[in-house]
Amino acid sequence: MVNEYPQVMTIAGSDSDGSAGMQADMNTFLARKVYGTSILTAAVAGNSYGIHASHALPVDFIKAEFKAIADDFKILVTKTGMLTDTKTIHAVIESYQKYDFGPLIVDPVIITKHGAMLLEQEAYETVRDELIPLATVITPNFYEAQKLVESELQNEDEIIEAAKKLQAMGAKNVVIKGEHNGDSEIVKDYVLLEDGKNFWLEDEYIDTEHINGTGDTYSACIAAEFAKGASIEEAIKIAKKYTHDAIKNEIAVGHKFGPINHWV
Ligand SMILES: Nc1ncnc2c1ncn2[C@@H]1O[C@H](COP(=O)(O)OP(=O)(O)O)[C@@H](O)[C@H]1O
Ligand SMILES: Cc1ncc(COP(=O)(O)OP(=O)(O)O)c(N)n1
Repeated sequence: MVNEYPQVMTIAGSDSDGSAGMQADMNTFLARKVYGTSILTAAVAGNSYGIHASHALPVDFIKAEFKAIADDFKILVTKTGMLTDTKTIHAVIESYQKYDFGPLIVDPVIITKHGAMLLEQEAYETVRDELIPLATVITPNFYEAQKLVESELQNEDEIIEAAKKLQAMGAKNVVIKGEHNGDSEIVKDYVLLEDGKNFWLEDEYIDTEHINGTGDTYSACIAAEFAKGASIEEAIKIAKKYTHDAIKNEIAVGHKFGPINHWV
């Protein structure tokens, strides 16, 4: 018997400690039982103490990766992660539109939760004007949502307004991931769907330093579940639970800010 798995793709950077970026995406794809392909955009030298160096790949090489996958695979859903700068985003958009890689889940990676910048500031506008309009789902964290809508989000009404603005920019479905700084026992993500349905996804705050790669995992899980046939709403709910369980069932890796548990 030949087993078949839905084929998905991540367009992301490699994080050398395995906790985030492409490694978190691929771990999630494996765990959620889809076959993951990968377009590498950059490589970062990271460990549980932080990111120490970063190197963007040449755009011609990125385009060659796209062609290699397009020539051989039937990709059902694609997700983006670290895209570094405007020329990388342009190469990604050009190749994504040239071939058929399915709906796009955009994780607009700007900064890690420990403060390392993964997107040049000049590229925010490119993300807003050129990438967001292609997004079936966009999944900014609290900080990224503020950067993209260019205003501080101080209460729930402002988060709801920000989600509407992101939808007006062209994203069909929006997930704004909530703050988790320990000030509240609940972490709340806000979801605004294409048809206007909206809700808060709540879970308990988990007090741990092992939360590297949570955003990558969340968006990769949405891509995987959507590829397997879930609706966007179901895929988001499954991704929230999977990410939460992976944070809760901590593993002992690294000396500082460790990875989450993709085996969960
Ligand atoms: N300490 C925590 N306790 C509970 N949920 C968390 C915690 N940290 C992150 N999450 C959840 O993980 C998911 C990813 O969010 P986040 O960590 O903000 O993304 P990013 O990695 O893009 O910054 C969200 O659903 C968020 O609510
Ligand atoms: C190569 C690379 N890409 C993305 C990240 C950040 O991952 P994300 O899950 O969005 O954020 P953290 O939870 O890791 O802060 C990364 N570190 N490396």
